[in-house]
Amino acid sequence: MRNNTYDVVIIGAGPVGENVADHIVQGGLSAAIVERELVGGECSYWACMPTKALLRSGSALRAARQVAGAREAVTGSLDAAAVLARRDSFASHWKDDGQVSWLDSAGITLVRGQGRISGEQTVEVTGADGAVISLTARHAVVVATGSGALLPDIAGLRESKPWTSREAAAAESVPARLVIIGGGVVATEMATAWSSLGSAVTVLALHGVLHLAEPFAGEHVVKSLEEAGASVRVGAEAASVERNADGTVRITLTDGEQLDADELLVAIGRTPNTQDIGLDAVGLKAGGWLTVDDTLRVIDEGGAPVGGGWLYAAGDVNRRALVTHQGKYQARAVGDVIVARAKGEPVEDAPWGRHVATADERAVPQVVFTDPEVASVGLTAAAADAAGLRTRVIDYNLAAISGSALHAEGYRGHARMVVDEDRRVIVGFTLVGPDVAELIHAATIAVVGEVPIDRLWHAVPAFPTVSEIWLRLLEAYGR
Ligand SMILES: Cc1cc2nc3c(=O)[nH]c(=O)nc-3n(C[C@H](O)[C@H](O)[C@H](O)COP(=O)(O)OP(=O)(O)OC[C@H]3O[C@@H](n4cnc5c(N)ncnc54)[C@H](O)[C@@H]3O)c2cc1C
Ligand SMILES: NC(=O)c1ccc[n+]([C@@H]2O[C@H](COP(=O)([O-])OP(=O)(O)OC[C@H]3O[C@@H](n4cnc5c(N)ncnc54)[C@H](O)[C@@H]3O)[C@@H](O)[C@H]2O)c1
Repeated sequence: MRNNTYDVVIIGAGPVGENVADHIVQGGLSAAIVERELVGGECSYWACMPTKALLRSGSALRAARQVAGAREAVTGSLDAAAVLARRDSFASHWKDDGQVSWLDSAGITLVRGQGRISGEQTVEVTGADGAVISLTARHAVVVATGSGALLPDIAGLRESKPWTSREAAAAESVPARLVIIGGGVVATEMATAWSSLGSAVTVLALHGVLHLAEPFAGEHVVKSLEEAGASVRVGAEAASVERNADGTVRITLTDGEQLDADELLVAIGRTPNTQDIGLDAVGLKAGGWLTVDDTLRVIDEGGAPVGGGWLYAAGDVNRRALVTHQGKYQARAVGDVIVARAKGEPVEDAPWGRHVATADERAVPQVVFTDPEVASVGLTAAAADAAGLRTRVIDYNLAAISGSALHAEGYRGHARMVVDEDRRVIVGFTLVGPDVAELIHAATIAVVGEVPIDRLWHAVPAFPTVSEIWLRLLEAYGR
């Protein structure tokens, strides 16, 4: 008989659950992880990895076309079949053997099935054959069940079987016409990818494009999408959807206009995977985001740890920051704090301590892999204002840097630095331009390290790199 008691039980083996389990085992405790689909989660098979693989070939082609000499060497368009095949390999052909071997090698027990909290420190797992096993956790249960695509209430939408981010990431052929509802990260990345693969793309961006980013980000992305042949309709709203007998989709807008497409992608945000995880067993409502304290323990409406403190939540499901790297950061804090509490060791829960995810509030980096890329960290100017900070905002044309001109002819881009004037530290940084993704970590270090502006003058960017934007921004700020 299998011993079903572990120090920690984790529900969900996405990137976050896997990292929690790793830290638990590294800390000398035992861990069982429950997964109902593929070990590796959304990120590995239907999100980060396949979508970035879809985008990379188009980005490489554009880069070559922007440099004389290389331009002459690339004469055709993307080989869609080769791009999709490369994507398939980055999605591990939707098989999780590699990640299962890693769990094995790390000493983590995998239990396949749907996990549900069934009582205090217990999780019931229903396997594909309907058999139920009960797991007991000596110290903690961690919910890392992630999120799924949200669908709006539009007449006929569900029946018309639209693409969600999953189908957009895993499609096996290129739709001739693709309509996208949404103007956020998924919408813009997928518009960029499928447009580069030959789809005629129409984006219905009800509230604008990348509207939570600095305004110039959306402006640059729209310009490029339109130059690539896509149509971006800001303010356009779908009223009803119908899948015709020939397989095409008809989208009727609120003003009566009708659009026909081969596929419709809905990308309007996420919903937490908490509908069927037994939240009622701990007095919480099914289907909601899980609210957590600084050490990622689930708390109730009054702010008290649920069940006295054995239940934790990390990753998308707590809604703090819906990106893989930040969920994995939370996972490191959760894993380590559970170990510390289990061993009676001190909990380092002051801001920036080992056991808290302080950066979630002040320094979340994100790269949107559109054309051009949008890389940001911390607060936008508007968010800093809303937070009541006294700020100074410095803007600079990224194309005016020698490194940018060398990088690509016709380089277009923009940078913004948001400085907290009371502390003279950077609280927000946004870069828009080709290949700016790799530049953002310097800004993340400046924000997290609260590096004084005066000291930043001594961080000299190499010539002629695009990083000279740092010097230009400092010069514009003044000494
Ligand atoms: C199209 C797209 C592209 C993205 N691109 C990026 C990117 O480039 N970079 C980035 O940082 N982020 C990206 N993200 C966000 C990223 O995918 C998520 O932030 C990340 O996957 C969250 O990890 P997680 O472990 O919390 O959840 P998930 O990856 O969703 O994993 C949760 C796991 O839990 C399992 N599960 C759920 N409920 C149960 C249950 N009851 N029992 C057992 N198992 C269960 C699921 O099957 C899943 O395997 C993207 C998202 C989308 C939609
Ligand atoms: N590169 C990355 O880091 C990356 C890539 C893809 C997704 N993600 C993550 O996945 C999450 C989900 O992405 P997303 O694009 O679905 O969400 P999002 O929150 O980025 O954007 C949602 C968009 O849908 C629009 N919208 C909302 N309700 C609507 C409605 N009823 N009708 C029409 N439009 C509506 C919003 O105005 C917004 O433009 C994001 O939080 C993001 O962090 C990250």
